[in-house]
Amino acid sequence: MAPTQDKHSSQELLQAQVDLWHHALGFVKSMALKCAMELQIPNTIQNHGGSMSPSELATKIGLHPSKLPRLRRLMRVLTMSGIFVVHEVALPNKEVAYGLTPTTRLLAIDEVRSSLSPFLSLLLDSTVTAPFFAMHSWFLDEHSTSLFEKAHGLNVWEMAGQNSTYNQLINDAMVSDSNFLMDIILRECGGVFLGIKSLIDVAGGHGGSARAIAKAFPQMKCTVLDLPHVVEEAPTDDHVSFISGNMFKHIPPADALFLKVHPLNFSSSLHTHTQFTIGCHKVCI
Ligand SMILES: C[S@@+](CC[C@H](N)C(=O)[O-])C[C@H]1O[C@@H](n2cnc3c(N)ncnc32)[C@H](O)[C@@H]1O
Repeated sequence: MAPTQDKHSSQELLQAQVDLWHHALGFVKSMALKCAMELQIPNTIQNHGGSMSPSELATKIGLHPSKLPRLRRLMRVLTMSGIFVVHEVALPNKEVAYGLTPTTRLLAIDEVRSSLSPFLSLLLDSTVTAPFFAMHSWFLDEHSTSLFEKAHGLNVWEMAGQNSTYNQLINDAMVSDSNFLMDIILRECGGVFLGIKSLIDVAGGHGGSARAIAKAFPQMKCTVLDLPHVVEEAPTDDHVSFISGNMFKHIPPADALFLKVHPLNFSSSLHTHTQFTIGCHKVCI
């Protein structure tokens, strides 16, 4: 027989209620992070030497003094989640000081490493978050493909093709992710590129990855293949060439294909994979 509510102590029931609240309010963490990025908090703390009191921060980001208690609450959410850290320094007015963590350093603009904030801006954009409000109806609709398409009536790439602001948001996000990851990939397993004379970065966006490979291997001919609306907006580059096309229809011949994708972005349908595999077989000569 299933256990009844009576079998649980009051303590257990109250803990269960807290767990439900934590779960239901989980979105506050991601929205607090979005807000901190939009208020430029990571950059502001970094430019101030890596540590700032709430009132210094409020002044620097242009908040009205009445918002100071709310700023403290925002920062409490973010310090509890490990996004920022609190330095218990004895400032004259007994204020704490906020500092960056390895996580927030990835969001601040750095001379050495590129910031991941364009990628986070895409993840936290309403085009990505809003479809989750209708997840139940996606489950109930046996014909719907992706959650994104169910909500917007278009897939991600069709939407980027129709909306230039969204196109820019995606392309900037991908470049920031590639700049970050390629640094690590080339350091950890750059050897896999040795001896390759020509490479196509398939669905390579604005060429963040191809640029990094071309810089590390200047003898290699690096080409990016992507959809026309992406290639049209790509910045020109002396070391990387761009071709517009559909990877499911034709991929030009090359020694190697490079494909870096995100699980969010491509449909996992068998049709998609089959089409791409056929394309690859035609290229690998
Ligand atoms: C997740 S992004 C990855 C971009 C790049 N590889 C990177 O990691 O920075 C996926 C890319 O696939 C491109 N794409 C989608 N469908 C495509 C197709 N049928 N042919 C060529 N490119 C396509 C999109 O325009 C987008 O630039």
